[in-house]
Amino acid sequence: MFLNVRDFEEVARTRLDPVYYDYVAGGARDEVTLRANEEGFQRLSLLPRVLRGREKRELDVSLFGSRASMPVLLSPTAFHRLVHPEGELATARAAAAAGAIMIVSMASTVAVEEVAAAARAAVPDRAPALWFQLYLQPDLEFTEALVRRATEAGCTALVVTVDSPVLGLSERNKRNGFTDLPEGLRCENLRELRGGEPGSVRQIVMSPELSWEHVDWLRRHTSLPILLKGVLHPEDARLALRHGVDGLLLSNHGGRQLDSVPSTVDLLPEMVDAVGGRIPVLLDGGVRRGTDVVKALALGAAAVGVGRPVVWGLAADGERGVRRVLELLREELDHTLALCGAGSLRDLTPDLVRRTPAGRG
Ligand SMILES: Cc1cc2nc3c(=O)[nH]c(=O)nc-3n(C[C@H](O)[C@H](O)[C@H](O)COP(=O)(O)O)c2cc1C
Ligand SMILES: CCCCCCC(=O)C(=O)O
Repeated sequence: MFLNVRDFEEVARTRLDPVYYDYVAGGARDEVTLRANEEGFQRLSLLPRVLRGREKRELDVSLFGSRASMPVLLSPTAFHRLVHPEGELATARAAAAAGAIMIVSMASTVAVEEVAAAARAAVPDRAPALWFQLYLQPDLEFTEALVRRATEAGCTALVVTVDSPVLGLSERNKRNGFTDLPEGLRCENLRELRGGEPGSVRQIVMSPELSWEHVDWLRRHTSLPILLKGVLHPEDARLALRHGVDGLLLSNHGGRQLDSVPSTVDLLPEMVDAVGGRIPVLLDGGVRRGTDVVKALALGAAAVGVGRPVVWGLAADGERGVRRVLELLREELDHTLALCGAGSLRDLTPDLVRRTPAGRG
């Protein structure tokens, strides 16, 4: 029985090839940050208000023009067909049905046009909420063409991942010899549009030479809202404001890039303070419970993302699994709001969160 999102991980573990399980579960190097993300939430306590609730709670949000049924979105995760044959198609249908925003990974194993078509087909009466995650490529012509593809497919915001000047090193992947996608699976958004072998697919380039000038370049080449994913230093948050960025997704890539960075929830108050309410700050990393969502929102996040829980849902039970994961998070969020005496997300304020005294959890 799936009572919470952790139950999905257990089933996924038994269903998946251990090499692919490790790819998803793992983090960089000693996995210090991977563990810190969940521990960061566990170290925080909730201090509820009483006698001020409401029969029905409002969970819906509007973010960068996208309406969503809850402030929990699907963070971009690569290679969904590694864990389920329907891959991103199943994920997109589940996200659309749940009314949740899905950030399609640039490294998806289904082309963004097909992902968008699957989402639209799942909810014919409304526009599904899709954003696109981008690794800026040094080949700007290719980057521009990809941004155009994502925009024409119906993605309404760009989430630019900036924490990957080089790829993080997972020792699990190294030990397992996992270096490439298996035969038949490719990053379908990386197909050559012009030149190259017909039908060939490029490698994603992680470039340490990317700079704020590239962000400026992107700003000039798209009218979509731009969010930066992976800004961790408050000075970079202030720079993002100066470069016309529309939002931040505070993320340490689920502990998969630089190990030993702080948990995202520990950094949240400082980052919210740095942007001073001028742009929304979203957060991902270690969100596993409705209580985690409430803690992050109370500390100033506009929404949170989940990465692994969605992949576990997909691996365990395909589209139905992802739907159930999203449903569980929504139910837990609603239940937590009720127990905190919050009638809506607006009632979540920093005074509801306390740091658990050291050594007590
Ligand atoms: C299997 C896997 C693949 C990921 N692929 C991407 C990706 O393609 N682009 C990206 O920006 N982040 C990627 N991430 C990071 C997630 O977007 C997100 O930051 C992280 O998973 C959040 O932490 P959580 O898994 O604890 O929820 C990936 C994470 C996982 C676990
Ligand atoms: C060179 C391929 C890059 C895929 C990126 C996937 C990712 O971000 C991850 O954390 O895994």
